[in-house]
Amino acid sequence: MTPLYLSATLRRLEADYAQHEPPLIELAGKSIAQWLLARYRGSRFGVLVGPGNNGADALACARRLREAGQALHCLVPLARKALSSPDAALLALSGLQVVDSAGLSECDVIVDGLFGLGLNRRLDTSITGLLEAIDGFGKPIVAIDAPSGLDSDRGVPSPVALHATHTLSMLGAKPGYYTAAGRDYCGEVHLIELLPPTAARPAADAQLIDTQPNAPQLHRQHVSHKGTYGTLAIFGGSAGMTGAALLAGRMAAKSGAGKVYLGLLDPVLGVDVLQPELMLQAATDLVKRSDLDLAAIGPGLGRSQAAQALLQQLLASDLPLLLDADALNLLSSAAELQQQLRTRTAPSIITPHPAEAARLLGLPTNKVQEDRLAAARELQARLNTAVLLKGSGTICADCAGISINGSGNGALATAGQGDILSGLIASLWLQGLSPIDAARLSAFVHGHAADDWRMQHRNGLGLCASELIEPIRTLLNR
Ligand SMILES: NC(=O)C1=CN([C@@H]2O[C@H](COP(=O)(O)OP(=O)(O)OC[C@H]3O[C@@H](n4cnc5c(N)ncnc54)[C@H](OP(=O)(O)O)[C@@H]3O)[C@@H](O)[C@H]2O)[C@@H](O)CC1
Ligand SMILES: [K+]
Repeated sequence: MTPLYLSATLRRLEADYAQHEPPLIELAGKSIAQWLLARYRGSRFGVLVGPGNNGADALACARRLREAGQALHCLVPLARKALSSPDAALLALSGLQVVDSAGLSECDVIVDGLFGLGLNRRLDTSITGLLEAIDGFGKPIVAIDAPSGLDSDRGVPSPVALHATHTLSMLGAKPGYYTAAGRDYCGEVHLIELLPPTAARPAADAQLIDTQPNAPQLHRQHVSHKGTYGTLAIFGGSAGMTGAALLAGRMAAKSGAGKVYLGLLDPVLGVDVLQPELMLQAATDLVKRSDLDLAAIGPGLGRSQAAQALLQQLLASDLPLLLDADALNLLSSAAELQQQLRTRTAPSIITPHPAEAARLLGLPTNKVQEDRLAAARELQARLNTAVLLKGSGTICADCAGISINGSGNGALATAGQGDILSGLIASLWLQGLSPIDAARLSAFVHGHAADDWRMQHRNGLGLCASELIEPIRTLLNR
């Protein structure tokens, strides 16, 4: 796990070290220059210098690059408010200050020090045009602290941002690198600490799940039997959507759930011939069983009256409950179901994608995507439940805090992925993880399996959810 900090928190940290010697900006400039020299020594560097301290980092770096004998051009598109004398002397060197972007297009590497944490409003067209032109050069772009134009708290461009090849993060990693559009803009992220590891730091605002979380509960003892690992009921599978329930059930069986029942709303199948371990029943029969340990409702559920009645029954039960897909859509259209969820005593988790989250919050989907952390936090508080908000940079939230999943890629944007994720979370929760730990581990291994697959499939086309079930099992058993 890597701590993530919002800009307001980093500002407090900066203020605490305002008197640090050498100044943090000098340390930043030195570290950035060292990083650039290690990778691009001998290149012509085009340095974009912004009006604030992101620009100050860029100038401190430019001085170091020049001292190291590197060819250099600077572009200063907005007046700098404060210019230290060494910076002024640097910019006064003949040929250094390039007035338009044409000079920059001749450079081999663009160093982006235009805006970092201090971006505080939408960019106007003079700047958006410049950023688009620079993106169009097709040169490597190394962003200082954040690709200019990207909101580093939320991961949204405002309204455009540079597409960096590398982002060098100063002081601490930011949530916006890893969620919403952040992954598409930041390229490879490198953390430059600036402060010694022993330096006092504020509490993190979120955590990045960048390694597979430990789950000692999943290690099997000799003295155990299938009952030790719980009985799971997955409800869904309306007419035409049996496959969703099968995917969830197969994933649950292949990730260690003791016994898995599928409660189908349209019981067209008596057996899953490819996964005969699953026990298929009519949903109305399964919900009456008294030996269930945990229920998941949603995969292929539909929004019929029968589905609604089933949801109501499960919400009223004392079973731990995972709600996904149409269970969430039913929930969003009935205040009394929301009240039932809020006041349950048994634990629950909801796993919406952004459109489902938006329906639950009564917002357009783009508003959820504009601040995914806030949306997850709001859902958690309003509905008194753990939350996994899907999408690029899946967010896991419970009352103890927020984490962002660092694995996964666009190949996961296919039907059925949500169903296997539901089956996986339910299965790991059933086996003793807390709901939020089950969500974190599930999101990570699901994304990791897709990342492994992507190494062999460059464009990421055609990944079917069912193909990930076995690789996920392998990752869980590593
Ligand atoms: N302080 C330290 O110790 C350390 C600082 N560090 C570095 O400092 C960076 C933060 O510096 P920062 O706070 O000066 O913000 P920055 O990103 O340069 O931008 C502010 C400027 O941009 C302007 N501006 C904003 N939006 C705009 C828009 N849409 N269109 C046009 N202009 C706009 C804004 O204008 P204003 O709102 O004042 O009119 C202001 O002039 C941080 O990311 C890291 O790189 C680290 O190395 C650690 C040590
Ligand atoms: K920048």
